[in-house]
Amino acid sequence: ALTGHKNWPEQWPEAQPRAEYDVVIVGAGGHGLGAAYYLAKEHGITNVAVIEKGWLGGGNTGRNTTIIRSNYLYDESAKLYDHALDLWENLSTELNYNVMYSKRGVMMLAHNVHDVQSFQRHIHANRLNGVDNRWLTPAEAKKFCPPLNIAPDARYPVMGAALQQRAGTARHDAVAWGYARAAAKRGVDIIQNCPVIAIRRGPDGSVEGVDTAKGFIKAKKVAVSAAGHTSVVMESAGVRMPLESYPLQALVSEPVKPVFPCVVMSNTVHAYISQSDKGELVIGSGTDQYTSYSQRGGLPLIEHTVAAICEVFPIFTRMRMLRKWGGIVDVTPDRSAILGKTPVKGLYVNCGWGTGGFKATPGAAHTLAWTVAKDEPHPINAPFTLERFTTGRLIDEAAAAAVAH
Ligand SMILES: Cc1cc2nc3c(=O)[nH]c(=O)nc-3n(C[C@H](O)[C@H](O)[C@H](O)COP(=O)(O)OP(=O)(O)OC[C@H]3O[C@@H](n4cnc5c(N)ncnc54)[C@H](O)[C@@H]3O)c2cc1C
Ligand SMILES: CSCC(=O)[O-]
Repeated sequence: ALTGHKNWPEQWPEAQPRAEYDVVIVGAGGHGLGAAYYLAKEHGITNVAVIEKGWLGGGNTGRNTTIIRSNYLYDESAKLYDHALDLWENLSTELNYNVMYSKRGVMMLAHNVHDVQSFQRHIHANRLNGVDNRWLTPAEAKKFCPPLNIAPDARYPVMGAALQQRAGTARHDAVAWGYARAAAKRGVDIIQNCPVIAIRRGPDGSVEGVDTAKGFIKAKKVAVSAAGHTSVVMESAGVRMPLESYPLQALVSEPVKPVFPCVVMSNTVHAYISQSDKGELVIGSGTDQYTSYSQRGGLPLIEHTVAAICEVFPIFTRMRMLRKWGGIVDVTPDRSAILGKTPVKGLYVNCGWGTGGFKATPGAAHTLAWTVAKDEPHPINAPFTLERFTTGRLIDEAAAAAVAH
C-alpha cells in the first residue's frame, strides 16, 4: 500500500527485484514507465518490472526542453505523433497528476526560400492528415510572438512561419512521476539504481531475462527503452542497432515575467526557445557533432546557440543564463524511431527518438505496451521497424526534426 504524508502526493514504493516477472522493461524514462502503465491498465499485465540504472526520469525525460508537436511530414509520422498529442490532451486526468500540458503553439521560422518551400510542403501534408498547421506572414508571426525580430536587414530575416497552434509544452518531470505512480498503483515494480548489465538469451535464442547489478531477473519478455544507451544494451543480446548517440544540450536563463507566449524553433539558425511557467527562457539547439555517451557537451555549441537567439530575439541580449546541461540522444539514419519487435524472440525495442521523443511519450508508451502484450505492433507503430534499414523503406524526417543532428 502507498503511504506518505497526508498532504504530500503519494509516490511509488522503492521496489527490490523479484526472481521473475512476465515483462521486464529496461529504462525508467517516460517511455518505459508509460509502457508499464499501459501494460497494466490496458492489457491487464501487472507482473512487470521497470529496471532503471539511475533514478527514474533522470535520463532524457528529465532533461529535455519539453516541446510537444506533431507537424511531421510523412503519413506514418503524423499518425504516431498525433496519437501522442491525442493522449497528451487528457494525460493529467488519466494519471491524476498535473503534467501541465500547455497548447501555447509551436512556430517554425522560415529564413530562406528552402525553408519556405519545406514548411509549406509540411503544412499541405499535415492538412491531408488532419494535423493543424498553418502559414503565417512575418507580420502575423510577430503578432503571435511579439519578441520576434522581423527586421528585413536581420542576418537571417524571417520570411514567414509554420504555426501548429495545438502544439506546446508540458512539465517533463511530472510525466515520469505521474506514470511511475500510476504504474506502481497497478502493481508494477519500479527498481531504481539497478543497471541492466546484459540481456540473457536461452539455448533456443529467445530471451530468458536480464542480468543486473542486483542479480539475474527471469522474464520471457524484455522491452528495451534505454534511449542513448539502447545500442549498448541491445548489443548484449547480439542485436546491432543503426543508432548513433550524441550529446544534446539545453540551457535556461534567469526567471523573468511572462514575455514569451509560445515556442519558436528555427532549423536555419539552429536554435529554439520557450518560457517555462517559472519564467526561465528554455533554450536549445542542435547536437554536438561527435558521438558520445556523455551527458554534457561543448561550450562552442552553447555560444552559437545564444548568438542565434540574440539575433532572432534582440530583446533577450542582456539576459543572464543560469545553467546548461545535456542528455544522450539516440539518432537513426532517417531520424525516425524504431518501435517494435526484434529478430530475438521475446525482445522488443523502443529507441531512435533522437532529439524529439519527449513529444511522443504517451504514444510511444501506448504502442510499445500494445506490441509487448500482443507480440505484434499496433498499426500506428508497425512502419517503425528495425528492418526498414535493410529494406530501404525509410521514414526520413530530418527536416521535421527541426534541429541540426
Ligand atoms: C537536452 C535535450 C532536449 C530535448 N528536447 C526535446 C523536446 O523539446 N521535445 C521532444 O520531443 N524531445 C526532446 N528531447 C528528446 C527526448 O528527451 C527523448 O527523446 C525522450 O525523452 C526519450 O524518452 P525515453 O523515456 O526513451 O528516454 P529516457 O528518459 O532517457 O529513459 C531511458 C532510461 O534508460 C535508462 N538506462 C539506460 N541504460 C540502462 C541500463 N543498462 N539499465 C537500466 N536502465 C538504463 C536511463 O538511465 C534512462 O533513465 C530532448 C533531449 C535532450 C537531451
Ligand atoms: C529538441 S527539438 C524539440 C522538438 O523536436 O520539437
